[in-house]
Amino acid sequence: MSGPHERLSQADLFAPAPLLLADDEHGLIRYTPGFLAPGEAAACFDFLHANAAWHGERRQMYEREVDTPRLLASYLLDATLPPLLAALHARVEAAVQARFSHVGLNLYRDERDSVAPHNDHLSELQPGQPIALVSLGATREMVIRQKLPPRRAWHLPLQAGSLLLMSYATQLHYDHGIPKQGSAVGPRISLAFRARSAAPASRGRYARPAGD
Ligand SMILES: O=C(O)CCC(=O)C(=O)O
Ligand SMILES: [Fe+2]
Repeated sequence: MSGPHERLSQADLFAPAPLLLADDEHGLIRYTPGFLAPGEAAACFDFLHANAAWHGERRQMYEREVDTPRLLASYLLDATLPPLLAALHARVEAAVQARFSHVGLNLYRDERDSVAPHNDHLSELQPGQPIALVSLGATREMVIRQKLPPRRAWHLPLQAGSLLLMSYATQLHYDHGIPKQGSAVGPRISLAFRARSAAPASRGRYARPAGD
């Protein structure tokens, strides 16, 4: 049983106004297309694609170790941040009225890259603090699904320059993922801004400024 699916109408998705998908006791999900102008989104994409410290990771899947199907990079949101990311960070914080400490980047190289349905680890988030996702490059569909009946689900094409805000509570009540896609698609980068709960064990996990 996968529950009701909500395919969002073209009119909803391309309207410049923010789209409030959910706003109740299970949390708030707000999609804002055009948060960045097309030229700004393209410039951010080009800079990060070329300069972020992209790396692959391995993860345990049952008995096997497999490649995580996308590349990753992450930055502390501190004074060492490249100016372009610092400017984006300031705009995201102003738009969502929250403070973030880290940004995690995902690079989906093509239609075969993905992220399995999951919720972000609440133990790594400051209680009550939201997650803000900025999308760049190719449009990929995100599936957001309620964990419990009626298991509402949205198929949300995340456009370049869009901002998706998910409150802390939504990580308890919904999964989100980016499925592999059947047809060819170019690269997409997402930036996940988070307020992390504790200092990471090793700063080594966090990349030095891109472009070094
Ligand atoms: O690429 C995205 O938009 C989602 C990424 C994500 O869910 C994550 O980094 O936890
Ligand atoms: Fe996530």
